[in-house]
Amino acid sequence: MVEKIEEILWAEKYRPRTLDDIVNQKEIVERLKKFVKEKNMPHLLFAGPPGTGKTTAALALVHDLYGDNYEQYFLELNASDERGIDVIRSKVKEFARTVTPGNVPFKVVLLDEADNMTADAQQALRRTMELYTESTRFILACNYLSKIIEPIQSRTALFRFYPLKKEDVVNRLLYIVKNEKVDYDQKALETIYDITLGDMRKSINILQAAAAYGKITVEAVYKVLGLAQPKEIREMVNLALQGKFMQAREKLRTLLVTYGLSGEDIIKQIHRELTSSELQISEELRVLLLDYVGETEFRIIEGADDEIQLTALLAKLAIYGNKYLSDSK
Ligand SMILES: Nc1ncnc2c1ncn2[C@@H]1O[C@H](COP(=O)(O)OP(=O)(O)OP(=O)(O)O)[C@@H](O)[C@H]1O
Repeated sequence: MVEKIEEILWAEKYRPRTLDDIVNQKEIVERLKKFVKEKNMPHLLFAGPPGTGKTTAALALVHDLYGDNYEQYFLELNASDERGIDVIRSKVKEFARTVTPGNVPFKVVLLDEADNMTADAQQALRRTMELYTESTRFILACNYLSKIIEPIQSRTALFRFYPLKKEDVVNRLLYIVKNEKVDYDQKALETIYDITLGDMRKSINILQAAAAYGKITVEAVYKVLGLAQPKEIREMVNLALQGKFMQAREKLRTLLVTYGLSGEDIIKQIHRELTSSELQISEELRVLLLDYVGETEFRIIEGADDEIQLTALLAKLAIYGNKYLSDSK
């Protein structure tokens, strides 16, 4: 039997089905519940970063309004997939003609990524919304509110979605790993939040990919992302700065060979380390080294050999690090 997508992808499998299941976003959930109770609502505008529950909230709302068979009263369109406003208009027209549910006087259209539409297309959309307002309510979802034209903003009730808090994300991940009976380290779940900063979809996707390593550890999380653990990059940089060039080079080889990281990944992380306020070096040395990092990155992108370029950079770190650090003693 072919598995359904919601059985394969945890982000789908664990998508809350009802408003009560939604994690946090309390104010939003309360307002939406009122619409369900009154069986009435205006057009809605959901704005906020990816993976914070906009689509989920729209689906849970229609589920609670119409029950398990909500699908016949619900049309989901993606503004960036569908070819232009004409397709949207004709699909909405067709949908508006279908039967309305007995106990709720309207059906719902969810238009995802509405901020990808041009201003002209949004004007046309606004007319379509007005034309079918008798039988249909629109929920527009977007990442950037500023890209939605004023006439649409003023005709919709705005719901702002914010990134989920660390505690909410970690608890949700915990719930999933327990349910899936996978081994995990608590620190790994926290690391996932530190990387995704409240994007629940991304958090769950990383969790699932890391689980494929048998146990969800910090190391597995970094592997999934194709990133070395910051600690290893930091160690390499510090060894080089102390003039321990051969040891730093050994670390570099481990990152390239064992981790299978690309030169581009490594140079980006070296950049992060050298700009971090945790690294205690003088401004002068920092500026000098970052200049070399820029040059190395450029050469790597242009196709020069990763290992040779990064080794040359470590040599610069060793030469100048040693000089500046001993000068300051
Ligand atoms: N508040 C939440 N509670 C529980 N799970 C959530 C929540 N928000 C998001 N998720 C999880 O993340 C997945 C993605 O969420 P959703 O599709 O709602 O994001 P979105 O805000 O619509 O993102 P995009 O802007 O990328 O479309 C869901 O399938 C669900 O598993």
